[in-house]
Amino acid sequence: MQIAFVKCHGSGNDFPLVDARELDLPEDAWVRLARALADRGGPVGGDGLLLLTRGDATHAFGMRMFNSDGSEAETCLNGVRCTARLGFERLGIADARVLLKTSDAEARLQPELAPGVTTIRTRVGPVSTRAADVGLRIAEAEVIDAPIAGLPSARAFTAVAMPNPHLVTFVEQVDEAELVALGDWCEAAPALLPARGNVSFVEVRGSDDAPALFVRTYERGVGLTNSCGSAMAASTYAAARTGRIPFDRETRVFNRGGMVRASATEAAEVTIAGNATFEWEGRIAFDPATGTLGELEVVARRPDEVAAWEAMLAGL
Ligand SMILES: N[C@@H](CCC[C@H](N)C(=O)O)C(=O)O
Repeated sequence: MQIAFVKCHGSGNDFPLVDARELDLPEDAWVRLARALADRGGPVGGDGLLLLTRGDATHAFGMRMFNSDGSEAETCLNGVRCTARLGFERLGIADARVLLKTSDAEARLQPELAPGVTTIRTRVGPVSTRAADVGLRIAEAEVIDAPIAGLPSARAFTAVAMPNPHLVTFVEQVDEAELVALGDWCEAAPALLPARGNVSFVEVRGSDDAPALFVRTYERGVGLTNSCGSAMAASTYAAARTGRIPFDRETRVFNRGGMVRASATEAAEVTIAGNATFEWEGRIAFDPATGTLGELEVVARRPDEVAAWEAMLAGL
């Protein structure tokens, strides 16, 4: 079969995005497609696979997201922006509730962050800090700015379910080697965290008047990425919940891939506005039984969008 897709990114978190509303494949075939298309050594590559899926009575469309290891995540907030953009374009709308695996998100087209940068705002929540929702097997009901017994780190963490699982710690300066070691430990599905987790080290930057965060994330099922939207949202909520930034204050959240604007409410809702950049469109033969890919055909390139994003990055 032929798979048509858009190669897109949100804050440098990049994905092949497939309009799967009319594609019915067995579950294991989606896993094979994610592994094949997101393989960095293959013809496409990405941090995972996004599917635009059918909606229901209250959702115009939905999204499924598979990590590059083939595991399916509950959400992907950089991915929701890209998927919502495709849904908006296909349906001729500018806002929607997006159905996710176990939750949903509001998405709306926004004024551009920078000239030529398509921008989508998403709102999710209430997010949960119940340790059980984060998948932590501990006696405490929640972890807010506290060490986690059994984790090989003495740092203080805040555990947040977006609803995908996030462990956030605030640091003076991100130590990537330390982050990777801890992320790898979580990837082994330890008894403490059997469903694994996304781990973020966060620097508080900016000023009281203009708060800013820098987030570096080791993603479950992927490894270090340029950016993770649900991690930026979890970090924003954790920073507000622990008094590092005010609630309801728009905060610039930087990462290796770019920047989004985010805020969190006391009622645990988180809003993120960021880019949804379409870089090129392609088509590739895929054998659902074996996961084998054929030759890649690039059908359209979007140099203007790529340039607009690069200009925005240069101005940060
Ligand atoms: N990059 C994503 C999150 C993708 C899923 C994550 N790795 C998980 O398994 O929970 C984002 O932008 O939120």
